[in-house]
Amino acid sequence: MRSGQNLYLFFLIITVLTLLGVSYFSYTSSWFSGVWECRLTVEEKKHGNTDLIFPPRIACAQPSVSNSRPDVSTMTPWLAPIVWEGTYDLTVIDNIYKQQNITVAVTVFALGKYVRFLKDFLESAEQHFMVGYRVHYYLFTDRPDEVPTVTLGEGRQLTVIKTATSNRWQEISLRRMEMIEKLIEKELTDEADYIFCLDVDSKFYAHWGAESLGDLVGALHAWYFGTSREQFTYERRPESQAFIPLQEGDYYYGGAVIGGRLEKVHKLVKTCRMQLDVDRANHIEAAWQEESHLNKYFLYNKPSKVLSPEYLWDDKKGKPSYMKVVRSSQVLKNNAEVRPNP
Ligand SMILES: CC(=O)N[C@H]1[C@@H](OP(=O)(O)OP(=O)(O)OC[C@H]2O[C@@H](n3ccc(=O)[nH]c3=O)[C@H](O)[C@@H]2O)O[C@H](CO)[C@H](O)[C@@H]1O
Ligand SMILES: [Mn+2]
Repeated sequence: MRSGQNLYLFFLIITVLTLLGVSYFSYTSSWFSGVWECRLTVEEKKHGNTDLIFPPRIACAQPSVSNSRPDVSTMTPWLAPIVWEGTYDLTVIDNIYKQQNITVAVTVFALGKYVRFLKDFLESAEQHFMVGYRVHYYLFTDRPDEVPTVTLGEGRQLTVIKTATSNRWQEISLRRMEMIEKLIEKELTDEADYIFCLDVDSKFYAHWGAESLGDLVGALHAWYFGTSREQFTYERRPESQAFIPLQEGDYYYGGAVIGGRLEKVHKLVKTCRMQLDVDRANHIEAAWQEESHLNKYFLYNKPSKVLSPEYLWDDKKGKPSYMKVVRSSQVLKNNAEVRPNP
């Protein structure tokens, strides 16, 4: 009886000491935390691995130690790259991003007469946009019967989403924010890693690839590149949530290109949608609708990558020497003819 009690006590002490030892070890040991990190990495993979892993023994040029584009700024004051032709090595970029096995969602709206832009948009995107990557177009339209049949490359697909239209183009344009917000919440969380929200009245002319990917991506508007901030067409009335005072502002970003990782773009579109709601309740519409709210957002939530006007060009501006390549440009359109209202 007595020796049984002693044995019980002995095992109890051993168990308590073992438990204490294990918890101390797991708390301090680098080996243990290493195992923990490995688990996290595996978990991370489900949501897309963002490590910039580069495969061994790939031949590529040695990076230059001088600025390859002295004619333009290639970095924002918060050290986000501004992507210009000549600033990146596509071999390096593709070797990194191809490994990540990513899917890029693209939202495009074609309501009313804007369905006429779809054919060129899709056909040129198939030739130039994220070629070699999985791309899933989400096309919002009120005229599903008029969506052209375009042959898509391997790993690329298109989903048509029937959408109610509006009799005001401003409303169509700004409502994109809430539709993208809902799309990300309802459909994209496990489907895509990155998203680009693009204007349909644009056409691709040259390579637009993985160099454009980043956490939060904006594009410099062709018409305001190089102009002073007082001239930017930001919303200037303090009554609007999109208000930016004259002495503030980095760049003027175009509403036609918004990109980034899903969660970052979700935060952007949700914030802009809420600000648009407040403006609506106060009976005020910002000068350039959601583009004004986007500019306000980017001023206080800086993009991690900025696309040069190569990605958002307008042929009416000609071709200045800094434009080594036009990747995407706005289609010439007769606003009075295509829009439902002046
Ligand atoms: C180059 C650029 O940065 N353009 C922006 C600019 O004018 P834009 O003149 O480019 O605006 P827009 O007429 O192209 O409208 C924006 C987008 O809304 C859609 N849409 C519009 C009207 C319509 O009847 N049907 C239809 O589907 C379509 O996807 C179009 O691409 O300002 C707008 C807000 O005022 C948007 O921020 C645009 O992105
Ligand atoms: Mn447009």
